[in-house]
Amino acid sequence: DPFSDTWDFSSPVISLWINRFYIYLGLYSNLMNFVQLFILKGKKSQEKSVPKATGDLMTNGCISLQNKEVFVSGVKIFYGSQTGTGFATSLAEAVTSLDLPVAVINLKEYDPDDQLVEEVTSKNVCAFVVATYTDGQPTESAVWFCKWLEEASSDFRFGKTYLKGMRYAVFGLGNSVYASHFNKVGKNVDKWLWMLGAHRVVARGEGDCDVVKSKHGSIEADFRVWKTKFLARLQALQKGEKKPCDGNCKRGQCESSVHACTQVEGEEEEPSESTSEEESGTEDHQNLNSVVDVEDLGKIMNCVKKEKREKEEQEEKSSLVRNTVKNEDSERRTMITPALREALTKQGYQLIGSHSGVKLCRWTKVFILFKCCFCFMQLLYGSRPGPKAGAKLLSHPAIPWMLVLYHVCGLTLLWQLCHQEPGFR
Ligand SMILES: Cc1cc2nc3c(=O)[nH]c(=O)nc-3n(C[C@H](O)[C@H](O)[C@H](O)COP(=O)(O)O)c2cc1C
Repeated sequence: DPFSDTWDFSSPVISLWINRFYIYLGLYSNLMNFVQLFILKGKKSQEKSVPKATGDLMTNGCISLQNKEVFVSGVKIFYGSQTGTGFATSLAEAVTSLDLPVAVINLKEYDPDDQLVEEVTSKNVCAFVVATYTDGQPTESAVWFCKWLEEASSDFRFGKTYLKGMRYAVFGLGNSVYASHFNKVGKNVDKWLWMLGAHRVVARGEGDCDVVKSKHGSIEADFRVWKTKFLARLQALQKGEKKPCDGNCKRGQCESSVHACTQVEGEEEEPSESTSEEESGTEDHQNLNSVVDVEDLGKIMNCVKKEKREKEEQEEKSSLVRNTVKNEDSERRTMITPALREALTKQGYQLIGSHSGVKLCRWTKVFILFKCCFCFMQLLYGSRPGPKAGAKLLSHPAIPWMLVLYHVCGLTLLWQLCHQEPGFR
């Protein structure tokens, strides 16, 4: 029989049966790989979706409210402080009294590169409580956040609408004794967020440690006043009110704050508190992309020009100090800024020149892993096992060890992917 040589089914079947233990072992290990993978992925996505899930239930924690539109799903309080979380915690307690979920986040543990853009759609309100230190620098914990924000705000790739939809408020901690750098970090964070298109829901608060000059007598009093305004605004936002101003205010009063690129709490007239917060009504400069009242164009342009002038002045100063001889290379606009370079390298990208980065996609890695598994199985069991080859190969004493080694390698790779590969999270 010409087929008996090549298609003797009994022999491979018997050898498979004899070596069934290894087959079970292989299948079991692969099954475990899958189970581990899905458990880990499930855990991660659950962690990420917690704020969203609570967001659906929030207002008073009742499921029946799910159909009701939620205007504020929660408040995130970010702090960059050296001496503690006092103000942030106090704000959190006050927000909790409004039945809103609140998260207090140390800026040290926050990566704006990955996470900030989530706030565009999250319906959260983000409050920033940031201190200023020597020469107008942020605390060590907020250095990366500020650096990232500064670069992003002037990076053409992010654009003026990168954070459009995000709602924020800033309270700066400082001391007016340091006149030239008073509350500089708060001012900058406020400005950079605004430049990226985020909506300021309430005017920036300036806490002043100098009891003589402090507007309300102490930094604590400054904070209390700002907190009250913030909470009032939050309540209005919760109700879905976009513009607390009833429309009877003088035209121009509202607008002045609406379009302000930086606005400090005390700058508005007392009765126009509503107007100060009007910008939450949300027509900031980002609306340049939509419909802009021609009357407002002048103000917007002034603001943009002011920003540009300030930046140019800053750049001029720093370049004078650094070097008088201009380096041609530094003048060239690099696509990968230092902050971006750091972030991309952290994420495992291989950078090419000053313009690109490449990374093996996680699915390719998983595919390679399973392809290896498939090839190995083919090698072991044969895709069309001949009468003797399969049995001979399978009965080799090294086979069980190879199998164990293979699965250990597979599991190690999987573990690496899940724990060390940032993109896999
Ligand atoms: C060494 C030092 C330098 C400071 N430099 C500034 C400054 O340049 N501008 C400013 O507004 N405040 C400055 N401050 C005041 C702090 O911002 C202020 O004390 C603030 O409350 C600190 O907040 P924290 O204790 O939460 O970190 C400085 C304080 C210290 C101790």
